[in-house]
Amino acid sequence: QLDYRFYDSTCPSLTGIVRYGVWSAIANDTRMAASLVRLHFHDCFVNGCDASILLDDIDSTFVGEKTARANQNSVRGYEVIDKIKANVEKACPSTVSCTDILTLAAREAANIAGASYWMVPLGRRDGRTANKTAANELPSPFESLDNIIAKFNAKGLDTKDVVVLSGAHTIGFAQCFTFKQRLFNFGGSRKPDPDLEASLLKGLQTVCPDQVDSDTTLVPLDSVTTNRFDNSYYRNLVNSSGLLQSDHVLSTDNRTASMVLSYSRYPYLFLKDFGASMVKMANIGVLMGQDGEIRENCKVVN
Ligand code: HEM
Ligand SMILES: [Ca+2]
Ligand SMILES: [Ca+2]
Repeated sequence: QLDYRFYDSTCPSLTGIVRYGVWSAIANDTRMAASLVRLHFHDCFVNGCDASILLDDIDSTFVGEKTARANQNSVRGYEVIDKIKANVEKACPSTVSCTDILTLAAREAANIAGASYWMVPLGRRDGRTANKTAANELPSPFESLDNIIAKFNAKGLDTKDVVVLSGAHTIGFAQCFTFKQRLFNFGGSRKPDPDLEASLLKGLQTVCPDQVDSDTTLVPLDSVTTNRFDNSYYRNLVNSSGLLQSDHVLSTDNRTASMVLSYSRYPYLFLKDFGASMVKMANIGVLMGQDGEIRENCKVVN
């Protein structure tokens, strides 16, 4: 069983160390708040929340997840967790898992950006394996909502969790290639996506011209309050100003549209539900008790 007080006696300084580490990383790079939330998501959806995403490639016998399609040149923040782990090791050697540190870091990052503060039960242990093939199965922005819902269901999350957790796209950035199909030749029509608001479309066509060399240019997922964790993401969706196709569809599909509308109207409801869904996500496939290990260095198994 995970427990809110798991490290209370063995590492009382844990939350303070994590909060300070996350705070200084964000002070140095505002985007890091978003990157840490996403890092935790990409961990939990592959092998469960076990810090598998933090493991480096060693050789042909041990391949990590960092080079998986959804992660390479996209997921960030590994060094922030490694640094916090080093500080936690100094205070409480071989006590706190990399997985719990990542889970707490995601909570702190979201909270510093404006999300509510939710309680995180602790006691996760670190995996001894990574699974690059499974990491290639992370949801893609080009996928249908049916597929995305199925992938969440497979992790014990429901349609509401899809809508709520996608709200993390209220902070952070995406590369042009992740939504460019909407800008010039949507579904082979040689026209842009008619559902994309005109002035946003125009701006995006300028920042992401129809040439391969703009593919990695960064664009805010929420162009209104890019660094603020608020419900602006849902207001954008309602105004046809969602960036990714997988975001936009949430406002049109009849399974999700009413939730999008209510989160666009009730910011407090979104913040409350976001915490609850994050706690659910942080419980996916966790190792406890004698399973797994307390990794000494998040990059390598002991
Ligand atoms: C529902 C399916 C999802 C899809 C298809 C999706 C897709 C994406 C894509 C394509 C990007 C941009 C990556 C890049 O351009 O390098 C992105 C960024 C991001 N995603 Fe998601 N995502 C999903 C769910 C989630 C969830 C559940 C969370 C967290 C709870 C999340 C948090 C983020 C954050 C914070 C960023 C910005 C990261 C940064 O700026 O470093 N996403 N997502
Ligand atoms: Ca994992
Ligand atoms: Ca925002």
